[in-house]
Amino acid sequence: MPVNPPSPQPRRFPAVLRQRAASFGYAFRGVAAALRSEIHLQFHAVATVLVVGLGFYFHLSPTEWALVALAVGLVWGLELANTAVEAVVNLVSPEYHPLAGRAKDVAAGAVLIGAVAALIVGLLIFGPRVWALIY
Ligand SMILES: Nc1ncnc2c1ncn2[C@@H]1O[C@H](COP(=O)(O)OP(=O)(O)OP(=O)(O)O)[C@@H](O)[C@H]1O
Repeated sequence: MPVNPPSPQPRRFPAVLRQRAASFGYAFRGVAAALRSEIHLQFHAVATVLVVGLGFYFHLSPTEWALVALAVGLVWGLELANTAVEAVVNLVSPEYHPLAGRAKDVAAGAVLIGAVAALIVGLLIFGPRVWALIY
C-alpha cells in the first residue's frame, strides 16, 4: 500500500513576523500617545535631545555613551510605566481609594529614583566638562 508523503507544514513564519511587527506598532503607538498627553515625557524628549547633543559635543567614550543611554532609557521606561499605572488606576478607581493613591505614589516614586540616578550619571559625566568650559 503506497504511503502518502507527509503534508507540508503550513508556512507560519510570515504570520509570526506580522504579529511581531504589529506588537512593535502598538508599542510605538503607546509611546506616541504618552508623549502627546504627558508634559513630563515632553520634557524628557527635550532633555534627551540636549543630552545627545552634549554627548557629541564632548566626544563621549563608548562606556560613557553606554551609561548615558542606560540613564536615558531608565527614565523613559519608568515614566512610561508610571503613565500606564496612572491610566489603569484612573480606569479601575476613578473615586478616591487609599490603594489607588498608594499605587500612583509608588509609581511616581519609581520615576523619582530613576531620575535621581540619571542625574548622578549626568553630573559625573558632563559636570567636569561643563565646569571646565565655564571656568
Ligand atoms: N483615585 C485616587 N485615590 C486616591 N488618591 C489618589 C487618586 N488619584 C490620585 N491620587 C493622589 O493624588 C496624587 C496625584 O495624582 P494624579 O493623578 O494627579 O497624578 P500626577 O502624579 O499628578 O500625574 P500627572 O501630573 O502625570 O497627571 C497621586 O500620587 C495620589 O497620591
